[in-house]
Amino acid sequence: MYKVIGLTGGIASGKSTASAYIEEQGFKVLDADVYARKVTEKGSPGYHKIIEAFGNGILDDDGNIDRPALGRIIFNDPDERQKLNDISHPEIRRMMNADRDEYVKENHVFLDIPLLFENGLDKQCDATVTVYVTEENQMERLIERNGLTKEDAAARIGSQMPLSEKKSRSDRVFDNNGDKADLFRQIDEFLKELQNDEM
Ligand SMILES: CC(C)(COP(=O)(O)OP(=O)(O)OC[C@H]1O[C@@H](n2cnc3c(N)ncnc32)[C@H](O)[C@@H]1O)[C@@H](O)C(=O)NCCC(=O)NCCS
Ligand SMILES: Nc1ncnc2c1ncn2[C@@H]1O[C@H](COP(=O)(O)OP(=O)(O)OP(=O)(O)O)[C@@H](O)[C@H]1O
Repeated sequence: MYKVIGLTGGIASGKSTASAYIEEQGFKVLDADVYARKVTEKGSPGYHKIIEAFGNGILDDDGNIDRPALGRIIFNDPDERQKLNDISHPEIRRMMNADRDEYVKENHVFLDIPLLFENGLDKQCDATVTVYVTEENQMERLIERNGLTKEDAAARIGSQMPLSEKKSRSDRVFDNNGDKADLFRQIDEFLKELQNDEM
């Protein structure tokens, strides 16, 4: 039986960096953020529901959803965030589960889901891994990657379960406070165990 591995972490903790490396090693990784983008694409059912819920002001000049603008709303207001989650999550889950069921017939599958524990999706995985960094490193990397103010970065981090809690709830932790080579070494070890069926 092949396994479904839930890969999570906090915003900018290094999930995509870990996922890209895991894919290079020949495993399939399904990324919840990619499905989330599909759900908000112009013309999709989610797109129309988002306009209905948040108004036309959420569109850019080309009629696409202005993601940074929507982010500013939802990362600063739990009710607005819930509204977006209620629209997007069922569809994200439906698409992702369908792909998971196909790929897991062939090999182990990784699900890169930022909100794995928040949404109780860990229960559907055979094992869970958290990509962990200290809040200091997380802030620094988030600000540098997204060009956010310290305040906006803190709002995004604060909208998720603390990384320390995810760390303690997961079966395995990849510590990403070192350099990327250090992260990749931990992943190599994990993949070796996975292939030898030791985990
Ligand atoms: C708010 C949106 C438009 C912002 O888009 P943007 O391009 O700026 O960010 P991106 O989609 O790349 O997400 C970056 C990170 O933000 C965090 N994040 C995104 N949405 C949420 C949320 N609803 N709650 C908590 N954290 C979130 C995740 O860690 C994610 O990896 C977008 O994130 C979105 O549509 N979110 C709702 C869907 C969702 O919950 N996605 C998370 C994975 S299921
Ligand atoms: N070990 C590391 N050392 C230095 N920078 C790193 C390291 N790991 C990742 N980064 C950088 O930190 C940023 C965040 O990493 P990444 O995009 O992989 O995080 P993420 O968890 O997928 O984020 P999100 O949840 O927002 O999609 C990126 O700019 C990445 O290049």
